[in-house]
Amino acid sequence: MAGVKIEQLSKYYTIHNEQIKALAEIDLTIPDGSFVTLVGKSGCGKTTLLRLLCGLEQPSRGQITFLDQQQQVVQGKGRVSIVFQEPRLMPWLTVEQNMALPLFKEKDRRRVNQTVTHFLALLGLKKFRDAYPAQISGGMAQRVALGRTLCYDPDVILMDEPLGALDAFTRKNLQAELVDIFQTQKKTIVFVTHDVDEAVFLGQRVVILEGGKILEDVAVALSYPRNPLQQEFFQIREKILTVVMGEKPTKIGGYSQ
Ligand SMILES: Nc1ncnc2c1ncn2[C@@H]1O[C@H](COP(=O)(O)OP(=O)(O)OP(=O)(O)O)[C@@H](O)[C@H]1O
Repeated sequence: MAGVKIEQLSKYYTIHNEQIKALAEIDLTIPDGSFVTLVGKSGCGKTTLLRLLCGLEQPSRGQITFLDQQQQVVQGKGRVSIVFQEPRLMPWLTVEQNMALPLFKEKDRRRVNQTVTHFLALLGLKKFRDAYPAQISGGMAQRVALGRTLCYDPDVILMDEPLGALDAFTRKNLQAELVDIFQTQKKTIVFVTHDVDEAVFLGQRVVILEGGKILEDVAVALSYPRNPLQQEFFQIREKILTVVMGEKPTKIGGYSQ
């Protein structure tokens, strides 16, 4: 298990001699076993932050430290895994083989089989064990991608709009499954979404980014599973929308936000 401490993190890109500040001096602590969602307008730096967290990019400035449960620094990089918007499965491998990919170095094949079987059951994929990616639906494929990540058993799971390409019903089901997985697996999750409802449904905190900076860090003190029709849910959602849209607070449900 691990949490993440981000200090004064900046990432600059240069395009045609013009410097773009994708992230500017971000400070953020994500405790071990917590679920943080990141929202913000397109281009605000959400994906850049995930790419830095999983080491696909190097910071221009600042640092990222992984901390264990005792708040001690984890040497090197923590075990981090990322789930993208599209499942990125190997088309020539079955569902089972795709999920087992991160365990290719494991010599004990019985253990591999047990682990994969466990997550196939957890994600409702047992019947599709021997299917190829072309033979399953988009929602199932995204479950396989999540299963592959869970087989790797990372400390920190990063998710970059993993449900963005799915229809509304599949998306709702997978949101509920994610909450279950978070509660049972106790992973640290950082989840990027454009959907404020999804952010409030899932996250214990919703971090709002704008122009590479943190605009606000909103606590979602609601127990799981959450009901989007509940007044408190609605209030938090409206507060976030107000911050993202840069509008003055509106009167909602009879009282000001
Ligand atoms: N490899 C790159 N080279 C140059 N500029 C980049 C690169 N990656 C990102 N950027 C720039 O950094 C800024 C932040 O991009 P990023 O992809 O992190 O935004 P985002 O919030 O994830 O956007 P979206 O919601 O549209 O996916 C943007 O201005 C983008 O153009």
